[in-house]
Amino acid sequence: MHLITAAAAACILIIPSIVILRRYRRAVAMISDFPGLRLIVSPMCSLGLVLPSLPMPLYTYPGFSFPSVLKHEGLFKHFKCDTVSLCGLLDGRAILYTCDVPFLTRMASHVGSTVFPKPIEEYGVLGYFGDNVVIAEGANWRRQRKVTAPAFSSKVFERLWVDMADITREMIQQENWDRRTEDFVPPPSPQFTPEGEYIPAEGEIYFPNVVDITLRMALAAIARTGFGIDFEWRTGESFTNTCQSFGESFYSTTLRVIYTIAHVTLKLILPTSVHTLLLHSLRRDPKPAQSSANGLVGRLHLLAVNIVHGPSQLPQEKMHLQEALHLVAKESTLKLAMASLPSWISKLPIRRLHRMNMAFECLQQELGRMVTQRRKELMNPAEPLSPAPSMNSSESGDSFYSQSSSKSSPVLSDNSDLLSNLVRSAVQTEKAGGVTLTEEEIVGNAYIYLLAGHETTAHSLAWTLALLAAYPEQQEKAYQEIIEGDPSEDTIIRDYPKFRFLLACYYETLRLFPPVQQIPKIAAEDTQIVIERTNEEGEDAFNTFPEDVVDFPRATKTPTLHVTRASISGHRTRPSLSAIKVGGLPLRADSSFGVPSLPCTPATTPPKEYVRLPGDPSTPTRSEFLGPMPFTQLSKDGQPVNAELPFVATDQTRVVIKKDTIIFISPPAVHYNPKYWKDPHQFNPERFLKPYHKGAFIPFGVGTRACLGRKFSEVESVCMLVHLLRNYSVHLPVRPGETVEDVRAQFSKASVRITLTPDKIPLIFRKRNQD
Ligand code: HEM
Repeated sequence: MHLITAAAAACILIIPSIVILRRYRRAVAMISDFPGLRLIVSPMCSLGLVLPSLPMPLYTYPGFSFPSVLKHEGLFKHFKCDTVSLCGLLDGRAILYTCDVPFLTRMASHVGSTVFPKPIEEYGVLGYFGDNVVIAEGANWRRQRKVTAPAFSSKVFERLWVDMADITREMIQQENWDRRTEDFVPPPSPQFTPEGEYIPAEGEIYFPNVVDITLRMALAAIARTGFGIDFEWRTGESFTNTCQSFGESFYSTTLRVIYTIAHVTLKLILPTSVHTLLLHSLRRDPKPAQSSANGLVGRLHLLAVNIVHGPSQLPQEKMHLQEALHLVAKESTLKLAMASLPSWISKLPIRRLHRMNMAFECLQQELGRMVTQRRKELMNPAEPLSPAPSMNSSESGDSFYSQSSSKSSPVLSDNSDLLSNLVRSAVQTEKAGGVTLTEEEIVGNAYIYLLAGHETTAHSLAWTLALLAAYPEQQEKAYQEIIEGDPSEDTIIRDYPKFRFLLACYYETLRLFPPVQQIPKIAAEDTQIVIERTNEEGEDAFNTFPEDVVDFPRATKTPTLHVTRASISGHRTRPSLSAIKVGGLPLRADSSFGVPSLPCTPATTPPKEYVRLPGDPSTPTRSEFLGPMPFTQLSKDGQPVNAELPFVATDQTRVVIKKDTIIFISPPAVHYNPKYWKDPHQFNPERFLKPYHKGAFIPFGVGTRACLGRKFSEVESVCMLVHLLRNYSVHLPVRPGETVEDVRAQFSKASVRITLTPDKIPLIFRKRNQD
């Protein structure tokens, strides 16, 4: 018996251990061409999300947020390679982390995207509202992208500019920013509470966390320009008056639980026990008591049944569309987290969960209704276009836009919002006989605009304001640009190109704080690539890289040419030492914790270098450099299928990326890589006014799957900055004894949720003409 127990216990322990070990060894073998970390738990698995990071230099566990914390300085610098590997024993996934621009650019190109698609299984939860472009791959993605891309038309940006100007004005007016008096003089020394909170001087506008307003502004932009919904900055009477009923009452959910307990107690236990009690204890005629007890039970039971089965008799909970929009935007992280748990958990009678579910249901229904309506109108153009839905039902169809259009712009009454454009594009595709989007897919894509465009833009705007506050000389340049470009305070989208410096400030912020911290890809096949080793001293050699010159290997027939940075910048890059094989022998990477070896093919063919002569028509164009065959795919027996990779230069090596390897492109590491950015930690917007390495600026993703809403976000942010900084200067609450760098370190603290989220950005606004 003992023997059987021991054998069973051994099986329970040993078999899973063997499975785990085999999986781990397989994963390690897949990524053994790259130096990196071998861990107990990988930061990319569910357990890794909750574990705290352990200190360097041991790298025992770098923590889920390590890309945002370590940037380029962590693993990449340590291993002297711009692509590093990660594998956790417990999850056994083969992971590569890369900030190698040529590699990631090729990976995301048209050819590369089929070899390295997006691992869409990880994104399934984003399909809550319907299939959409973010969670699609292959032919489905191409169809989605083809129909959704035209929605971002110039009309939308025209409208966005007007909407953003209105939103900023409304905020200033409704938050009473103009209360400051003319003769205000800032106090000589700033005051703080004992807890360290800034005490604003009379007339100053202080936000303990400016994200509170930027989130609201970005939401208003998506609501108005995105969906054509009137969004009030402050919700007054009309907000409560125009509630609509959605979902099941919270109280009925709670009562359902109570009912289940009551049902068992009242229906099964109580009648029997009451009966017995009455019969045996009272020893009188039990009938009246029994019948009254049964009557009571019956009544209670009926009540419970009514409560549970007749929710219509209960007062319905109500939710306004604006509130739903706000809650969906706010609770999306929670909703996504709930998706990995059993579904009953999200139905627990917890108020927050209940309101979240209601909000999602409400928005889905409302978007669905809007799509059906607009589609009907577009399919039958004889019918007039419906007005944008209003938050205020008493407006009887005359939307906010048609009212405000007279004061600001005539474009607002023509359903030029993103959602209408999307429906229009779908209808046009359908009419042209193409494969279009279903109504559900349109709603799915609309939800993605909210998810992808809200927090990303709001956090970036907050950080832009904070950085301008930290660097007053840059703020002054921005201000000068605004008053030169916007003397009448009545700009239109045509003025947008005037604000180059503001856009540069926004770009520089996105470089320093890229909202999307990692972009995953998966290797669909065994694929051979060329990677470059980090040049130990040559960082600056690449900074003068001309804008129009790219360093892609040219995939032609013999001889294959290759552009190296060294040849262009006039430097010879020195081969990286430890990471490269010398004399045909694989070297071990410089690591004390068991980093795998780096087998490299010896450079048998001398490198041929190609110098792109700018302006010379006889030299190949950028697209020729990109070429059709950036990878060598390998057959099952490891032989090249398309033998196009011709040589290995001194600072490069060929490696094989095995099928099913997950590759994370790391925007923070690319943005802080000194190869591409001089003084990468410095806030220097001017760098974007000169030629810069475009391939190394990837906050909006890279290649064919790059962000569809990039311009939307740029126009929105620049417009908001124009209208805010024109009238207000922005400052940091610097405590006595603190430097600006200290404050910058504080507002740079962030956590990685769906996007990079600042912990807290306190800011002070002061009216300009009174400075
Ligand atoms: C600062 C603002 C923004 C940043 C940093 C940003 C970043 C990104 C990134 C990195 C991707 C690529 C993800 C991947 O390859 O897996 C992406 C895709 C996307 N973004 Fe944005 N985004 C921003 C704003 C917006 C806005 C305002 C919208 C819409 C209104 C939007 C809509 C989309 C869509 C639809 C995609 C999917 C494209 C595709 O898969 O083909 N984004 N975004």
